[in-house]
Amino acid sequence: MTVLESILEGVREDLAAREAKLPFAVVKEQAAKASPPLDVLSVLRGPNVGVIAEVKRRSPSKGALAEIPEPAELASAYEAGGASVISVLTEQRRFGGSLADFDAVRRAVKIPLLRKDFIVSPYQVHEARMHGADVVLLIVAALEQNALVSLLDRVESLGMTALVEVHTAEEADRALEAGSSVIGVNARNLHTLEVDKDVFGRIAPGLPFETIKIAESGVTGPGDLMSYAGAGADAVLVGESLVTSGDPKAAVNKLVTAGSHPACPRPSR
Ligand SMILES: O=P(O)(O)OC[C@@H](O)[C@@H](O)c1c[nH]c2ccccc12
Repeated sequence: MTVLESILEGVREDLAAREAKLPFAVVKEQAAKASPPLDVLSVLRGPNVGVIAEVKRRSPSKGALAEIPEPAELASAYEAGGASVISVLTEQRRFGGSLADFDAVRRAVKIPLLRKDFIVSPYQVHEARMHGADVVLLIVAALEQNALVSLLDRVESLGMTALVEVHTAEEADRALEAGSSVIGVNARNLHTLEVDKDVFGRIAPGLPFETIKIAESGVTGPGDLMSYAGAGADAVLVGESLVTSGDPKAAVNKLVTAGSHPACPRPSR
């Protein structure tokens, strides 16, 4: 079993437990009452290279990264540092996240929020909306094509935006085939957890001009942002280097400043 397969097994078990407690019909009803999703596309289409800052306690590759006693405080620091969007991991077993973290962050900030999880069922999409998500991650490697298509439609039918994650050119083709307008290229292979920062540069140039392109993982500072920008990134998604920085506001701001510097290559949409 690959890492991804074992993560998905745990996700399905936890999902079944939540569904047993809170029926899908109730989640749908609550989701319909939530305040409407924010327009993330126009945020990501801004003139500068944006920063999606992630609330991430641990990872399968490194174990514990940071304590994060107050996710709301961390998120407020990200917002104050100029992040465009905040990503909150809600997967519990491997990443130590939760919907409670998501709620705390939602109450603390006004900028768009991404629910970062392993979405395999429509239940999780409505659940994300019920908790105030604006963006939902869909991982191509975790989904059959028909499931990807129907989850993407579901996300959009609720007014949210799907960030569709790929790691290979074949997955990118599937993402486009499904109709994705925001594609994230993860430098990390979720089967082996190996990071290869050149993957973005190999895949992004083959994506349509108008597709919003996000470079995910392995960003340690402005240098990485600049090189992803040179390869066509509209935004970078950053977790580890921010949660371990000791000063998340300053760390985000350094990236944001680089992404708006005149010398930084601009998104070429
Ligand atoms: O901590 P990093 O290397 O900055 O990476 C952040 C983000 O890209 C990573 O957490 C991630 C990308 N895709 C995922 C899918 C599931 C869980 C986590 C992820």
